[in-house]
Amino acid sequence: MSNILDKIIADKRKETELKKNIVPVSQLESSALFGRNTVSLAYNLKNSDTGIIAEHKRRSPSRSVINQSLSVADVASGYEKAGACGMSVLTDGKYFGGSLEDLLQARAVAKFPLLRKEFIIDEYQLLEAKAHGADVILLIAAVLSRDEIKNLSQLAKSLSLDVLLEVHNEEELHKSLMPTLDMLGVNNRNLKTFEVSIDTSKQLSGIIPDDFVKVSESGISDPETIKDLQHYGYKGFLVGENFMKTENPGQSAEIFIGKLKN
Ligand SMILES: O=P(O)(O)OC[C@@H](O)[C@@H](O)c1c[nH]c2ccccc12
Repeated sequence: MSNILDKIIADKRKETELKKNIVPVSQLESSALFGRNTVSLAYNLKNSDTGIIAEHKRRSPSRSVINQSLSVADVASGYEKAGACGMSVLTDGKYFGGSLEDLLQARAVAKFPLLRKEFIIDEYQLLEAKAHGADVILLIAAVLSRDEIKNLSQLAKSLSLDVLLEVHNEEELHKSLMPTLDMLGVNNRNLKTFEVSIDTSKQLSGIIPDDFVKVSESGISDPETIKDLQHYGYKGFLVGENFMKTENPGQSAEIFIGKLKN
């Protein structure tokens, strides 16, 4: 039976092959941002007491429209001013309403680390990420083999990009551990069923080696949840909808981060 994740990946493979013909690798490599010195999200998280990675997400398959009316540049400036450690920018168009242009616009106004939030299945997408100002890439264990994770993370490191590897269960975690990963993210949302449970982060925390910065992703809407997850060793917290569903995501992030400091 085919689930939503299978559909997204099948579309992504087609899309990536088409894009290779439109924008050749040589063009990506000669872009102004390609040589930019990146900043490390893992470093920021390690040295933060709050650890918020704030996301820009217009819509999603699980919630349809979240917020279509904001400028990504305003959201990026707001998140940076709020004291977020970095920002996640959804670049998938078909399912999340994002684009690489969003990444460029965020980069134009913000200095903090930007994560290209994408379904990465091909090295070409890493070159795209670098050429559009990303500092960090996401790799999703559910859709990649161990060899693919190895090749993609090695290339990312050679481009000075941080790597966030996302898992949802023990099997994905065991298959993925390798030294080219910087951060281990536990997605509380099952991408196949959309069910969300913070317990997923708690259950997997004990088996993530300490060499990796632990990140808890999705379904976080309360500062108390973060204070709880900090006891399980988490240093990073990816928050999207809770900020994006408000009129002023930057201000919402600022209030949220303020509560974490108390
Ligand atoms: O909006 P939320 O529930 O706070 O979740 C943010 C982020 O974790 C989620 O968007 C996400 C986590 N992993 C992904 C992989 C692909 C697309 C999206 C995601």
